[in-house]
Amino acid sequence: MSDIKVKICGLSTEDTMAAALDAGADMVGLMFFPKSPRHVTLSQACKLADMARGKADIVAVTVNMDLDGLSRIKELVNPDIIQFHGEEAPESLAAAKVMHGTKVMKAMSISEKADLEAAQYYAIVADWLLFDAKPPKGSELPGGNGVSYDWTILKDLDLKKPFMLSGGLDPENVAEAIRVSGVTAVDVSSGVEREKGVKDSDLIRAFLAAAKGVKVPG
Ligand SMILES: O=C(O)c1ccccc1N[C@@H]1O[C@H](COP(=O)(O)O)[C@@H](O)[C@H]1O
Repeated sequence: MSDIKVKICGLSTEDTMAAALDAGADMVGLMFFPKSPRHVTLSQACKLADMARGKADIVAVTVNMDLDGLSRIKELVNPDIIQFHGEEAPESLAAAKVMHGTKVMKAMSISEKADLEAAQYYAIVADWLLFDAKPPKGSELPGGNGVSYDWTILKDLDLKKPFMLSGGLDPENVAEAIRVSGVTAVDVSSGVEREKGVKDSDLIRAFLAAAKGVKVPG
């Protein structure tokens, strides 16, 4: 059995949510950043979360969201994890954890090893860290850009907290990314889309099969 955990992010339809759950996704991401092409309304999110509850962890993806916005998501959608994908400080994560009683995941933008230095401070409060690629210049999105970075810089990283690799992964490159980085968890959005913001069930299944097919040593 594979120990690789997989998050499929930015699901916005019942069909693609069902495909991700049936194919064994460990986490499913719902996007609450209005500028994202994967953005869902609270009412869409409630329906999708109901499908996933108890089958996979529901992750609410937010970007520099205020406490009122986070409270509404907690109250109506009740995610298992809130993902912070902006410039949130460790203190904001700690406050959200206490206030909302959910696990928290902090996404960090990475292009070189030095970008990992702040991870130790986030690891004190975050339940998960997510190492995503730095957005290209001019992009309105802090994530979900389909660009990658040198995966080998994550090799032997020891944070005492679980972490995920994301950025430009797809069914063709995910096994190699896991092998060269040594990570045990991956996250994908654009790489399982047939066009920007439109998830494809076949690509979701192919991604999960490729990632879960990698055997973790030990
Ligand atoms: O996907 C988005 O639109 C998005 C918007 C704002 C913040 C984060 C977003 N997505 C996250 O970025 C990673 C990597 O995406 P990709 O696979 O390179 O397209 C994704 O898994 C989400 O966690």
